[in-house]
Order: sequence, then structure tokens, then C-alpha cells
Amino acid sequence: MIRTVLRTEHVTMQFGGVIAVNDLNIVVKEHEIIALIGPNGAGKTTAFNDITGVYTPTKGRVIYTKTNGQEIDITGKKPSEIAQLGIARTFQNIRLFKDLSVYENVLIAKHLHLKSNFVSATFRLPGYKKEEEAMRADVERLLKEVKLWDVRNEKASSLPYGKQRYLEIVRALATEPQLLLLDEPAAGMNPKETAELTDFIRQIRDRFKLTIFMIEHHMDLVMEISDRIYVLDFGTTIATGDPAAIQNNERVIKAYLGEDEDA
Ligand SMILES: Nc1ncnc2c1ncn2[C@@H]1O[C@H](COP(=O)(O)OP(=O)(O)OP(=O)(O)O)[C@@H](O)[C@H]1O
Repeated sequence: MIRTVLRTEHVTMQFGGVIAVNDLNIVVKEHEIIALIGPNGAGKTTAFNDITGVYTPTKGRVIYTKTNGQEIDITGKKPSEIAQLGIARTFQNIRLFKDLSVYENVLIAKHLHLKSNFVSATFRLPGYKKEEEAMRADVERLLKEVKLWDVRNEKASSLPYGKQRYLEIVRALATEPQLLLLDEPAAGMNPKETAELTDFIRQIRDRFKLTIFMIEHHMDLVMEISDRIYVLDFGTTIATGDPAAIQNNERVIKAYLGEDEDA
């Protein structure tokens, strides 16, 4: 049986009078690519924040299964603890160190993840050097695999927009996650960049044996790549299914048409 990597059980998030997420029950299995879609304000980012510890859900639980099969209730754990367990995420807005190089951006992500201690870093204590060399070798390998090695010395801010978005994903990969959460990875991309990103997501899923859960508005990408899709509208799950089922679902069509009419 295919292992469940993440599940939410009745996750609900209320902000004052607004129920941003209402009784969310999502199952993400090993090696799947799952998409969470829905009109603006449907509750997608709030759901991600509930899963990654930014928020503690008002109700419900988030259960994660480690690679060794151990289930852990991660509800309300700190974001850093959740990252340590093997869940990495990217954000809607790019969060790179703009003035640092591509290489440094990835190395820092790795450093932070491994919690390298600043004292030993400063004084170059025994043990530190080896650790540092191993980290640098890992970063080199990773940058070569994702074809960013040639631009390793460029400032992050000098990269074309699409490449900056890749770099965000690569920073997440540097933490060697089992589960990767992508919050609108194609935001602001043109159709060509979006098509390239579609291939890239598939490649990294296979190459790094990842499970991927993403929020995305670009329907071409979602429909081409997803094994399953969850659709939220006003916090409530209005449909679940494979891309063909979702495309033909009347409630989904109505939710999106409603958005167009309002726009
Ligand atoms: N910190 C907060 N405090 C109060 N209300 C919030 C907060 N975060 C989100 N909300 C509300 O919860 C609802 C869901 O917002 P959320 O950002 O999760 O939607 P979304 O589906 O990610 O939208 P988008 O596609 O525009 O990013 C909205 O009504 C929003 O105003």
C-alpha cells in the first residue's frame, strides 16, 4: 500500500468571524503531486500555514508520516521543528537574499537547516571544517543537478524572474525534504516559463523522491501535473478528484465563473 505522507483531519481555521478553512480533510500520498486550488481568498494559503506551523488550527489535526513510517501529530509545532521533520515550503512572494549569490543562497538554506552553530563556525573548531566541506559538496551537487551551477556566482536579484522562482525551490530542496509544499510556484510566470516549471517540478519529484503539495492558479500546470486536486471555495472543500473530474465539475466551474463575474 502506498504510504500516506500527510493528512489533515477536520482542520479548521477561524479568524474572528471569518472561517478561512473549514473542516479540511486532505490526504497526500508518497510520490504524489497534489494541487490545492480555488478562487482568491478561498483559504489555500491559510491551509498551508496550518500545515507548516505558521498558524495553529482552531480545530483539527495535521498528521505527518516520517520516511520510517512513524506518524507524528505536527499540529501547532513550530515551523522550524516541522522543517526538521522533512517538510519544506516556498512562499507566494520570493524570499531570497537578493544581494547574495545563487550559491550563497542555497548554502545558507542548508546551514540554517543543519543549525550549524555559530560559535564553532567563527572559531573553526574541529569537526566544523568537515561539516562545512560536506555541505559545500552537497550544494555543488544540487546546483549542478538543477542546472544553476553556471550562474552560481550571480547575485540572486540579477537572475531572470523565472530563475529566481527556481532558486526558491532549490533552497527548499537543500533541506532534503520528503514533502515539498509550493505556494504558487508559477506566480508571475509567462506561458513558456510555466511550461518549463511543469517539467522541472516533475523532474525534481522523480530525482529527489519527493511528494509535492502545491497551491497554484495556472490551470495548465495544475491540470497537466496533478495526480489529484482539492478545490476550496470560501474555506470549504467543494470538490476532490483527478484533473479530468475537476475540469467537468459543475460546482468548480460555478465557483470560478462567480469569481470572473465579480472581477
Ligand atoms: N491572518 C489573518 N487574519 C484575518 N483573516 C485572514 C488572515 N489570513 C487570511 N485571512 C482571511 O482568510 C480568508 C482566506 O485567505 P487565504 O489567504 O488563505 O486565501 P487564498 O486562497 O490563499 O487566497 P489567494 O489565492 O488570494 O492567495 C480570506 O478571507 C482572508 O481575508
